[in-house]
Amino acid sequence: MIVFTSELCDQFKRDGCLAIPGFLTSDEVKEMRNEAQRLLDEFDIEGHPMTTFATEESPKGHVGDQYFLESEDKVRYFLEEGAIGPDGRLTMSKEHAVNKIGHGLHDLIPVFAKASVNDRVRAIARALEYKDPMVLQSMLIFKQPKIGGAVPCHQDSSFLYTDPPSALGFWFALEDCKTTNGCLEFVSRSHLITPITSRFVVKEGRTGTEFVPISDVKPPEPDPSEFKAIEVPAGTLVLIHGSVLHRSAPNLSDSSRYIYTFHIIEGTYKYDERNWLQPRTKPFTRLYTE
Ligand SMILES: O=C(O)CCC(=O)C(=O)O
Ligand SMILES: [Fe+2]
Repeated sequence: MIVFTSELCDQFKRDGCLAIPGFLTSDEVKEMRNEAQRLLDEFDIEGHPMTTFATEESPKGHVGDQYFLESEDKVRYFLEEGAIGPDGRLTMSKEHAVNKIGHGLHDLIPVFAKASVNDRVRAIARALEYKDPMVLQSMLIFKQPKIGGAVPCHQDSSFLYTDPPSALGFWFALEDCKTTNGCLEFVSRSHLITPITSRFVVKEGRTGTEFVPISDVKPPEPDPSEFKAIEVPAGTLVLIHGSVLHRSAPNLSDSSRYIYTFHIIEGTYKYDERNWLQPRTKPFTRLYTE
């Protein structure tokens, strides 16, 4: 079993992103990959609002609609922007059209509950000095061949804001992730010099979402050459600091890129009521006591 040693802990604190190959056993990878495939196979497009997902401020990405805003305790399907034709119908198979499934998998699907709340995850949270971490925003991101979209550069703490910021991403490769199929990319040490200066929030009346500036500070813009690709084999865990700049390119290759991810936040900090994701129907899952 992989141990989160003090060397790995120090490396994560220094760089803001850390890949731990072999974190999942090959049986665990298989089980999670199969479960992801089962969810895709079960997707019933009938009655779906054809909600696409984009983290960019884009009128095309209907991220503000209720299907998205009420997904924190559900298993919901978000589509690739390029998968819907002018007539509003899918231009490809439903399996290929799904960008991601979220955001309550850690609560509702036993395979993902087991992958999110366990002693290996607890050990990492303890080493990083979380006092009462909460698990939230779990998702499967598929990046299907040729259609899997880019994820623009962002910081996770601007989506899951606490005061002070505390988001931490656990990102599991369920397939080999390479530059060619849109692996993660990050700017090493950017979490140390890039404060959270804008936020993704719900508009008044929960009618939609928007990015709003929260500070006049202009953090340094990274040069595109500063992004490092994180090429990893299936079974790797990548830890993502909430303030580190990261992104991923579109998948132009013939290989899919399935990943599972969830986040934790420090439950003893104030969770902002303007965040898009709210514990509307039940409290967040506590990592240490579940
Ligand atoms: O999987 C990706 O390409 C991006 C995921 C991401 O930004 C995250 O998990 O925080
Ligand atoms: Fe992210």
